[in-house]
Amino acid sequence: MSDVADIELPNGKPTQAESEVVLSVRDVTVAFGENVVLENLSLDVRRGEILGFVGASGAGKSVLLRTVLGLTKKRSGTIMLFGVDLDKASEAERLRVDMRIGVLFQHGALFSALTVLENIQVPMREYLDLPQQLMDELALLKIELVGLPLDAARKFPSELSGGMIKRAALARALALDPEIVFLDEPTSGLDPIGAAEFDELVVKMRDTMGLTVYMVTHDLDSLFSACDRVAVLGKKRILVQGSIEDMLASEEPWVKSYFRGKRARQLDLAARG
Ligand SMILES: Nc1ncnc2c1ncn2[C@@H]1O[C@H](COP(=O)(O)OP(=O)(O)OP(=O)(O)O)[C@@H](O)[C@H]1O
Repeated sequence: MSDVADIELPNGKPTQAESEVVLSVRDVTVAFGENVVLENLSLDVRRGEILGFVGASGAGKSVLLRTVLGLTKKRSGTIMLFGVDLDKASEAERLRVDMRIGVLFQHGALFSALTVLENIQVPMREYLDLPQQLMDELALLKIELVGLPLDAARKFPSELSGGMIKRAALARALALDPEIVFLDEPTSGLDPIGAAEFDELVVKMRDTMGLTVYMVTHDLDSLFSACDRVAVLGKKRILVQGSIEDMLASEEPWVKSYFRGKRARQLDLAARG
């Protein structure tokens, strides 16, 4: 499966081995008291790819995401973002890294007392010193970018549908024009049409802006239609990583039952036309 890294692609795209590693996780161990959740886990995310991150419930997907974002402490190992070792980074370096990443937490996590426009401006206020009018213009551009109607700007989260909340949360994650976005189950709670539209939007962002996407998901549709590569978390580490074809060929029991279940077979057939 890791052989994929050395294959020369016929379409002139850089091979995976050549493309830049944006996020590097090396031998990371995270534990809560006696409960070791991740043990010597290693994973790379390369520029411009959409990585789907899956694993059984409780396997530690959120713990890894929170560790990468510096919200949960690791016991050992190294995490590098854009080549910066986060343990050794100065405050100024850490700030520069933070400005290059965007996060969409599960359930959207918008501030309910703020309008969509104000929500999108939260990271701008935190990291930039811009005049209000410019922030308004920038936030409206983000609203347009994620396919929301402009009148959504003045609405509060409670006035939006689930799909609109996800888009607004994505607009906020994109507020600082990040190079990588971390999406935690972005299509959960959406109907299949809304979920497919969201996946299309993410692919469009990658194609037009060169965005790198790290997507925690349980959504097989997303894995089949949007993700370039899949990493499977299990037994406290990355069990398998590779393309959907690699997942379909894997004999690892959890991967086999997940990717070769009835629903997955239907999606595979549909993808093959
Ligand atoms: N702050 C914490 N303190 C103690 N244990 C924790 C903490 N956060 C997570 N855990 C434990 O870490 C393990 C992994 O949890 P995590 O939420 O990362 O799973 P997950 O793979 O994201 O699951 P799901 O798919 O259901 O969201 C669980 O056993 C959980 O109880």
